[in-house]
Amino acid sequence: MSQPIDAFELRDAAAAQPAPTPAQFRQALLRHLQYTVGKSPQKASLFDWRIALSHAVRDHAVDPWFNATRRTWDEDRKRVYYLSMEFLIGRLLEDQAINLGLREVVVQVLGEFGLSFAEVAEGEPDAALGNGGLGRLAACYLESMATMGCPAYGYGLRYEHGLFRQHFENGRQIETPENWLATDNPWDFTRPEVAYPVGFGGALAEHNGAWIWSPGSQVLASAHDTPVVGYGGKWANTLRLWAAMPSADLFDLNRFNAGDFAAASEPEALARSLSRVLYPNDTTDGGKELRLSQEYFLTSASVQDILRRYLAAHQDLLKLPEFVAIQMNDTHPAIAGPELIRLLVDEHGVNFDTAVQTVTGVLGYTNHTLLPEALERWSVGLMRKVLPRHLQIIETLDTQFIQLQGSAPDPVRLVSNDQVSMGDLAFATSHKVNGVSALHTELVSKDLFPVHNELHPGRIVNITNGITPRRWLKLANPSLATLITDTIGAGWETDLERLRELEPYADDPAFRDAFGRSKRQAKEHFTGWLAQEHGIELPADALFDAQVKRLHEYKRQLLNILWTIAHWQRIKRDPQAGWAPRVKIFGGKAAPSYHMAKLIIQLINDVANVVNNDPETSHLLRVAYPPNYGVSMAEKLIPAADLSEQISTAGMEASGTGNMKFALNGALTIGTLDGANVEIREHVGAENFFLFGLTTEQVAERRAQPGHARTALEASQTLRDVLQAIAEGVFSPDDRHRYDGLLDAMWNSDWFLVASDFEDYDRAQSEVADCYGDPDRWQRMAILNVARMGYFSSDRSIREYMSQIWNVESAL
Ligand SMILES: [N-]=[N+]=N[C@]1([C@H](N)O)O[C@H](CO)[C@@H](O)[C@H](O)[C@H]1O
Repeated sequence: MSQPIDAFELRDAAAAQPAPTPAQFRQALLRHLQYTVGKSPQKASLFDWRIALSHAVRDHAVDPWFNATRRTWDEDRKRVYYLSMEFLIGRLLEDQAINLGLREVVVQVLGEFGLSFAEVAEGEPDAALGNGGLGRLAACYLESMATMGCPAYGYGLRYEHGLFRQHFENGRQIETPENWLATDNPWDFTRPEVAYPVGFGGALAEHNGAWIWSPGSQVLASAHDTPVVGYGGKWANTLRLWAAMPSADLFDLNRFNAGDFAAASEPEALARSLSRVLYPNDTTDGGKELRLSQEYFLTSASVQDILRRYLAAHQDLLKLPEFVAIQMNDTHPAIAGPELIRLLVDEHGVNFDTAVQTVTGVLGYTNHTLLPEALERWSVGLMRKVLPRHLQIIETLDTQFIQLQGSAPDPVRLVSNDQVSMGDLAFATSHKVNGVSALHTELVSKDLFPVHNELHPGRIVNITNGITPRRWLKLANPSLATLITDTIGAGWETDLERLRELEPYADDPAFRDAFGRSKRQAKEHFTGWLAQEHGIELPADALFDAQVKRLHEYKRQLLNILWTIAHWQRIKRDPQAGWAPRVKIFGGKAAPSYHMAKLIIQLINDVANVVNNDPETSHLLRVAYPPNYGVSMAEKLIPAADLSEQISTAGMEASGTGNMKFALNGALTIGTLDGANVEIREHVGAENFFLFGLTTEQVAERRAQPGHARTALEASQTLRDVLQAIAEGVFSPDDRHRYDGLLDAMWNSDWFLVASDFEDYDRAQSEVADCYGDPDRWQRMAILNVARMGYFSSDRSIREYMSQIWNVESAL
């Protein structure tokens, strides 16, 4: 195999290129339009301009990319490898232009052709290679690692189809395939020379005390690279996505010539299915064989690539932990432990125990959820069928783990009830395990891994999630970003704690006005887009109350829509009571097989249908549910919000990251003491946060009380009136019994304690209304939220990973 990309001679990229003048950039743009896209300015479509512009911007990413790659080699620096089944990237054009300091010159040059950057950039499909928070976190972390000069690779799968597209038919969610690769992807550098065979199934044989695995089938993993440029363009890392290719030409020409076209390409199709589509489950485990095969495909290709790069510069495999840190984004790549042990033992002759020690020194594992249904457990039968050698290794690790527990009567097992627990495996093969918020990490230690924690004190650390301020403020909210820079100067983009300098301005009426104007601008930008894209008209002067996240019962979109019905009923009872106009905005997809989540989506749309067409109330209350929520819609919606709904049942949302994005953009939060809400409230001040609901401990107590749902309902006339209206078919006149199942669950189980928290939520919502009625007070609280969100930068999170888990220095 030829010398891979990162070893060949580089044009002297060390000298950072000065930003191009408008004339130089104009020339580069026209050169790409003509020679890369093959169009003249007169004939060019918006698509042509976008591709040409992307190449002109991309050109400026290559030098810092080459420079970073060479310096890492030359200085033999330790590298971080972030393994994730998901990278929810979104669009890259504007993000890369900002990080390369090119946004202004792009806006000017496009203007010379009568084009706006926004209209050109709007055509880029989202790279929706993720489900929700976990995938977006991975994308924010890659951008922060590059900004921090942390030598790193992201490893993922190049799904042909990302997260499904969502649209509604009669209020019901309909899924259609997402097709981001239908047109040219200018950010993709194809690397055919970087390809690895990945084996599946087959048999094991013992030979001279060593185990030989002969896979039954093999697929080729072929690399596609995307540069990840840090803010300021001083460093760039690589996102390497693997595409599945048939290892040999499996196309059956004879069958084809015999007219059996489908059969002819079947073997090939099977190979390609490994990177065909993203599994659409967020915090639930599908447990399908293809999913396990996808996870192993990602992990094996990445680990082989990591070892190849290491051995190109080092001989001693036992020194791997000094030069390699692998972070497993949840248990999805947890097979990395057994895979690395297999390669060290079977292919490099390292002793088993030494291999385990070495591998543990390399691996870190991040847990993102406590939900039992999300903890991956693969059946022993399936593991034996797909990965027989790995199962052997896991069983040996299981035996060692039992021994470690000494005479414990009921030792924790990696393999039990005929299942392999990927969480326990990941913990046992990692030197550090982290939760994603302070509360979550506490629960991970106490409830999820108590025995592991006792056996390995100090292995569990907390690293609270973060978000990149480049995409989620500088890009998404240019008017607020400009106001901040005009007020405290530049630099906050890479030192977000500097936002604290805004605090005094909370008492400055002129600044409050300017702040209010930037929020108004963001609202008009969002409502303009919403009207044009979805035909939904919203009054920009209303209170924008938003809940946008995946649909899941623990996130309690149901609590939100039940309160909305109560609010509508109140307005109808007393329309002249001086209600503040409010818009309820929902956004989010349900996993296609998640029936109750899809029913809640239908209820929201059914309620919207009635409320929005009610002449008595539609000027005071609107419900909007634009379909297909994702990264690009979030960038428009979040800056426009006044109120951020973070209302999960306490103890169930590991962190949340939307909560951080809203607060950073000046929305006030109504929320429970769950996940990172706890820390947001600590940082912004309890007086600037609308808290309600049971705590994690109280949730456990309430669930233990039989009939708690009925008790809570009998204590709330308001909620009973709401459920009565639903039961009468007010929102589903054509199908009165549509919500019977949902109502029955409310009265008889209510596991997510919607009824128990309803009255307190209602109280908090009236505090919101009172506060919103006093604009100075509201603006003051909003400014203090922005000023105190510095801690939630993903740069801070990455700094903690670098020092507490990866032991890596910045190269900048
Ligand atoms: N899987 N998973 N977990 C999550 C999210 N659903 O993706 O990871 C996110 C990223 O850590 C968390 O913010 C969120 O609370 C948690 O539920």
